[in-house]
Amino acid sequence: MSALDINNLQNSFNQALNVSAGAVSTSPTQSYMNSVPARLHSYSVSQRQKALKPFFTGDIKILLLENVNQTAVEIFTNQGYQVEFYKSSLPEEELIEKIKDVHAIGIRSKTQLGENILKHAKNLVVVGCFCIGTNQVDLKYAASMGVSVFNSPFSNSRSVAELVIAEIIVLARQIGDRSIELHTGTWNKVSSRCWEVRGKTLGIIGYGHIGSQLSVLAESMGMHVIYYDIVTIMSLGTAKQVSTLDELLNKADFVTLHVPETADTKNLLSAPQFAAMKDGAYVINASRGTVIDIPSLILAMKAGKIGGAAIDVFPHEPAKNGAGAFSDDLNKWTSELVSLPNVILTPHIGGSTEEAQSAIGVEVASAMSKYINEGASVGSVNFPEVSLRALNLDQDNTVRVLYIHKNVPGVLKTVNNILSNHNIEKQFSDSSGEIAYLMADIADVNQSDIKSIYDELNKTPEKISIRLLY
Ligand SMILES: NC(=O)c1ccc[n+]([C@@H]2O[C@H](COP(=O)([O-])OP(=O)(O)OC[C@H]3O[C@@H](n4cnc5c(N)ncnc54)[C@H](O)[C@@H]3O)[C@@H](O)[C@H]2O)c1
Ligand SMILES: O=C(O)[C@H](O)COP(=O)(O)O
Repeated sequence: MSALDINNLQNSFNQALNVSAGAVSTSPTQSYMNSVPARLHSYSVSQRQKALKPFFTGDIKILLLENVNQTAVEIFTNQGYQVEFYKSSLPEEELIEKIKDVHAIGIRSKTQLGENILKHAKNLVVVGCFCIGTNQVDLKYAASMGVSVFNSPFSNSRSVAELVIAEIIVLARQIGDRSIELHTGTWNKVSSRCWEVRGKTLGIIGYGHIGSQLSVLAESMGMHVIYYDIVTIMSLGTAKQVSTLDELLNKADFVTLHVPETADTKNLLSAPQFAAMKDGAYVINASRGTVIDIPSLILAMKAGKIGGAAIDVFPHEPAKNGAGAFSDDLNKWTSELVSLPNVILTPHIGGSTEEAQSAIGVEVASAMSKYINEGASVGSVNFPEVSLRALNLDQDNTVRVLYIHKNVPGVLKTVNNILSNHNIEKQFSDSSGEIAYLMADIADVNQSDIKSIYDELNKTPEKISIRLLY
């Protein structure tokens, strides 16, 4: 068995471990450490590290924030890594202290990893976003440090699409208001401005994983679907792509947003867009809080232009669960928004289902482990995608070189000169923007060679980070 084969490693450690989802306590933080480190060991050196230091998988420290799913905790502990687990995100100061030391960090949508935080990371190799969105991480800066970022591109798409389907019906029938009224003892049986969704038009902005899935579900309820996207995308079912946002706004009874947070999507729906919508149209946002200008939405609702809204994401979201968290301190317009009729507010739960979270935990933790153990960057969102088949450590004196460098001419020639005294068994190199990544397996390498290969590679001015796995 290759000691770098994650599945095999997991199998062997499963027997040695006694970690299960049920082992997690409700205390705010929990540390997990497998007492049996994996055979894998490496030199890991980057510009940011002061010293060359060998480590075993038992030395790898992983910080998990925001209640990342227990499937991920199990995968990491099975690898022998040390896992520190928090249910919420951390205040900035605390995050800076924690990130200084760790090799990997797992977050969800709340934790902001900008340059101000990342620059303190001395040993960081990989970031895992246990969600779809990666806007919370400065991807370019992370790449410039040699830090690869992974996410889960579609494991929660279905959960979001189902939430939106529910919200379409809840808005059309004013179910939220009727429920609140009856909770407080008021019987208010009305049919005025309550509608079936059959035959109505759903306008989807952003026809990616979520938007297209939603399209199929909406059509199965008899809705007509139109969509607007910046790229031309083949429609599913009988949905029709429209060529301008205005056309969608003019035609749709329900407008729902499924775009990423980018400079172009900031306030994508603001006063002019609400004015362009049909009278009484409904607005749904389960994408990112910056995509709708909420004060303009409030004005449009007060004017009777918009018939209802469902909002799952907010420009400023609280760091943890608890009463009073959704306050005017975070978002100045909160009290106005909550006092409007037919407004559904949910605490960013679009992707929060057991199915989605468990699948995301497995997907992202597996990608991170593969990157730590083998250097495989397939699926990375900020890195060239490089992979070689698992390194066979049963074969004596084979070393895997992971060399991340600036994408400038002449580097491969220099590196291959350094490696040229050894048999290069396999090699793969790719680049993406300013970053390039070379992976090579070299044979016939003894212990002293490892040190000298490292020293030579470390002298190359283009290097960003180096790891040698053996
Ligand atoms: N509420 C939640 O819990 C939750 C869960 C998952 C995802 N999300 C958010 O939903 C977003 C969409 O997810 P997805 O998986 O469908 O992403 P995706 O990348 O598959 O699709 C996004 C689509 O938006 C399009 N797009 C980008 N900019 C646009 C613009 N200016 N105008 C129109 N279209 C534009 C893209 O071309 C793409 O087709 C994510 O980026 C994330 O922020 C929220
Ligand atoms: O980007 C995502 O996948 C969603 O916004 C969900 O984020 P969460 O994992 O923080 O709920």
